[in-house]
Amino acid sequence: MEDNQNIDSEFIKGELLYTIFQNDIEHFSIAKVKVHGTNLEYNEKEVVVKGYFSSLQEGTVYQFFGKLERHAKFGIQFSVASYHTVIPDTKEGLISYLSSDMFYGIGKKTAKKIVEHLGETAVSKILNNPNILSEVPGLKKEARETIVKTLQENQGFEHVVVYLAKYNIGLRMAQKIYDKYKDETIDLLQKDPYCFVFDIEGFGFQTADMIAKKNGQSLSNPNRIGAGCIYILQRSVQDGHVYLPLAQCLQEVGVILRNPEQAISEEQITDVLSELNKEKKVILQHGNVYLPSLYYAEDGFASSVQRLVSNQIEEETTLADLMKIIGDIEEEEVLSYGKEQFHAIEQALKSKLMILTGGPGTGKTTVIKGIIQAYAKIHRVSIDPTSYEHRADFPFVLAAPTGRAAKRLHESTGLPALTIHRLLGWNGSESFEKDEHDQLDGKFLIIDEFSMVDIWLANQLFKAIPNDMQVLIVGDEDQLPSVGPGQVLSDLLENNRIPKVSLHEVYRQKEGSKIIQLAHAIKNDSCNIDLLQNDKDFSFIACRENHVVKVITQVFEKAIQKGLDVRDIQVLAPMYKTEAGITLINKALQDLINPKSKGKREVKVNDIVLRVGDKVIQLVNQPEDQVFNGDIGEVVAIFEEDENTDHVEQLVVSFDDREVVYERKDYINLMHAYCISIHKSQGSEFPIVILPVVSTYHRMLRKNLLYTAITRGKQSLIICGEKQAFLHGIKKLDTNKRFTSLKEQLSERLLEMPISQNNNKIEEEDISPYDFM
Ligand SMILES: Nc1ncnc2c1ncn2[C@@H]1O[C@H](COP(=O)(O)OP(=O)(O)OP(=O)(O)O)[C@@H](O)[C@H]1O
Repeated sequence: MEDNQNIDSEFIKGELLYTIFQNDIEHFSIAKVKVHGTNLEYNEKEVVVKGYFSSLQEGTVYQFFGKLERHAKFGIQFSVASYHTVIPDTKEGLISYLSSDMFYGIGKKTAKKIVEHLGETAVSKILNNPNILSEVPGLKKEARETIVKTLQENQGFEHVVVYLAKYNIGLRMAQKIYDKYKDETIDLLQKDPYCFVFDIEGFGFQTADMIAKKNGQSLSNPNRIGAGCIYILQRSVQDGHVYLPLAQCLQEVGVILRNPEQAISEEQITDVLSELNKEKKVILQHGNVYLPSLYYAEDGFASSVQRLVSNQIEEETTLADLMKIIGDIEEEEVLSYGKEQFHAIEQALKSKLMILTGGPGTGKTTVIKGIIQAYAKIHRVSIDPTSYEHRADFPFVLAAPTGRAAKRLHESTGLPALTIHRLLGWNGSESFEKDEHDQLDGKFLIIDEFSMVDIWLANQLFKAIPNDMQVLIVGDEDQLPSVGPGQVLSDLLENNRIPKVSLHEVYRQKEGSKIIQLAHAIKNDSCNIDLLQNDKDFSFIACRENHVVKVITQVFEKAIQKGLDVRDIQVLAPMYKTEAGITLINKALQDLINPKSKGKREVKVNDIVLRVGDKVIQLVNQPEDQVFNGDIGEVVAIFEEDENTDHVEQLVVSFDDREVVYERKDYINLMHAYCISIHKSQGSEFPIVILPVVSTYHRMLRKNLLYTAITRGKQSLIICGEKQAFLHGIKKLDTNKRFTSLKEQLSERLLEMPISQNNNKIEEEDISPYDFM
């Protein structure tokens, strides 16, 4: 059995002494093993093994396959790729195995009886035919069931792990697969590996294809064609598409199915797509092919928008009253709203759903505050959340897609603001607490940074909005689109029945901001080399790619000399690799700002070293700890195994308002954040931004990317690199059109609605609020 156990034949065989760490959800464990034998040059009596295990029993002998690794702090460990229990091959050994703690209620006597009757190959005989146990005289039904169940649970998984390892499928994926198919795994893998592509997230088409080929399956098998279609659709989601046009889908599927033996025709693919459509595994609609989750998300979102806008606002305030109210607010705030701003406030109060857009410094926040104050005056409600007995009674609900954007919204309005995920009570799985059955509390919902919201989240959010809630969407359509599929904000803006107000007049520019001037020049395609002259909040340091890292470190050195807080400076770059990429910039800045020093703890995670004092960014959502993709924090402590009651190594990161404890397997969710990607900076702002722009980035340089980057800077912006690369980049539009059908869905559904007359048309041209005071 051992020969074909694993493509990697390095093994350690030994008895499990005790488990050091165990994560029951992920099945990740670290354990101490007494070595019985190995084919490695390893002479110690014991070894620490780590990996993903279904269940490990103390006292049981296992054969672990994998490799020895040297851990910076813990020394040598064996990283397990696959394993199986060593079934003793002597009668005595087998008897003690069957009477071990693993088999609850089976004593030595019973075990002896089984072995005497079934012989040394008892285990495989039972696994092949569980009924064989009834041949053992005097064996009770419960005992028979215990033995079969225990063997199936342990051996079953191990058997699957060993089998999958032959195809280079690791323990973690094996666990996912086994959770889904249990003992049918191997049978299914042999008969139809393509079903894994449908059922198991992350199981690639190429892997299924490789397995099928090894098993000599036909390449024109409809399941293969189906899996190819699903794979191509899943891949298109990564480019932001909601669907693929049929012709494009056929062409791309044709390419991946291509093989030298047999041509797959478009007709064959079309036939399979129609079958998949019947089974609702894809949706074919108007010549477009969708994955069902995306089709229903788009459909659901469009229907929620229709539901919301078709409900009227109960009592409308007259324009005269509104002007009076806004005039009062202007007096209280000592400011005078511009015409567009006034119009935005008026329109938002009159609309069930309105979109407010505008570049930086045009007063979006000022308008949001104005809307809240005016709403409170009209409805005679307090804007002090503490004056409400129940939190649910507070009429204003503020949310944003990221933690940082929500924090900014809270800081600028003084009102509570949450991430959309938190607002909806997301628990980390696919379900949200808030939905159409249990909708949100409140009367007025404001969602900022809406350009970052993808169609899945938009659908979840909108189904949870009750009919009597007013909604204000705020965003800047010139920024990067959402990371996830769809382009919800720009599709909404295309609909002329949804009221929208766009702010153009820049207020912050009046305070002399070159950043704002630059942002608007990029927006209006009027940026030229003259605008790149240094100013009090802007400088362009010309340098070549190979000098970028040096220039950036020099800027930091200067900042440190001047006593500035380096945490206020954020480097943003578009790419990880390359000489001026995020990885090397981070490395240089870590060496400068937080170098290795005696007494300062550190851990090695793949190619990087995380050290106490490092600025780090979270790379995935970790809702159980309320820490989300893009959150930035600082490593504040590293604990060794024996320094905490959990007996595991831990790393603690302090985020704005909480400390999160990471265990080793989660360290990969962190990365240095001295320099982060522009994509990850969406929704955040920083006092000082350094932006390297060189021609080697050319593949990435686009107008919306550079616009997003420079608008992250609040006080100062330093661009370093090549002026021509920058000027060239801002002229390049994002030509990767996303395939979405929201626009069409909305125009069909809102056909009965009147065209919104007020989109940026100010009716009462010359009336000012003062006329009514
Ligand atoms: N009507 C106005 N009169 C005077 N100052 C204004 C007016 N509107 C906005 N401002 C000022 O202009 C600056 C930018 O406004 P605000 O922060 O509301 O813009 P924003 O669009 O939210 O900007 P950003 O997107 O960059 O955060 C603020 O200092 C604000 O006080």
